[in-house]
Amino acid sequence: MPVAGVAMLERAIGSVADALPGARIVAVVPAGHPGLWQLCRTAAAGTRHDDCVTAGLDLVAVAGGATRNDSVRAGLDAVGDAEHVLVHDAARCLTPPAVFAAVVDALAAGARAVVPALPVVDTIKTVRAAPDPAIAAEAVDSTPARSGLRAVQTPQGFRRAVLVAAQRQVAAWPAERAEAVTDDALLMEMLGEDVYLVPGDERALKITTELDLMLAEALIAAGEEHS
Ligand SMILES: C[C@](O)(CO)[C@H](O)COP(=O)(O)O
Repeated sequence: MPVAGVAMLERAIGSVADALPGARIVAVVPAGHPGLWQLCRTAAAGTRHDDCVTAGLDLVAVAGGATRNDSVRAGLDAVGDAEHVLVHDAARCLTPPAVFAAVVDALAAGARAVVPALPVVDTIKTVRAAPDPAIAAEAVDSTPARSGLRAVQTPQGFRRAVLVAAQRQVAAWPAERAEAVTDDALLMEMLGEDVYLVPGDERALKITTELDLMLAEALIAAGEEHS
């Protein structure tokens, strides 16, 4: 998906390279998407756009799997023996360097799991099935206190050995249980690890809807990306 004319994945790779110069980047891409593989080869060789520069990166591309966890495992197999690893969504391609730095700093301070987070502005409800079958709508089950809720983003940082061990366990789980793991931090929580929060950034939005895309392109037009 292009964002203001540059592929989202390429922007994400560029932002990681800017934030973490010299870091090994593993791009996990769908096996049957030759365009993305070519994009990774080009990024590894070095590319230049007006607003997105990469220059000969330590970048490898590996094939993703059927689920998020399968893809994370495929990426982990290619990261080498680094002490720490960051798992990032290409869809958060406008994540500013300060967010990467905050995650890396917390890992360096000894945290084993770190995620960027923002307070939520909406009141959030949990839901249950419709109590009256005549009304075709879910019903509210409960309302967690908003002050205790955070929306988490990526990059999510981990001591590599801990994430590898956790992902090995998930590989043995039934599909339904594994699919409920929508981020790696949740995996850490399930395993009793402390997950530390550092400040996220609204520009690290996960570009998912048409409206997100419009917002991302407006941020780029305003020169707000990667600042
Ligand atoms: C990891 C994440 O970005 C945290 O908010 C989110 O859970 C990713 O969800 P996706 O469904 O894999 O895009």
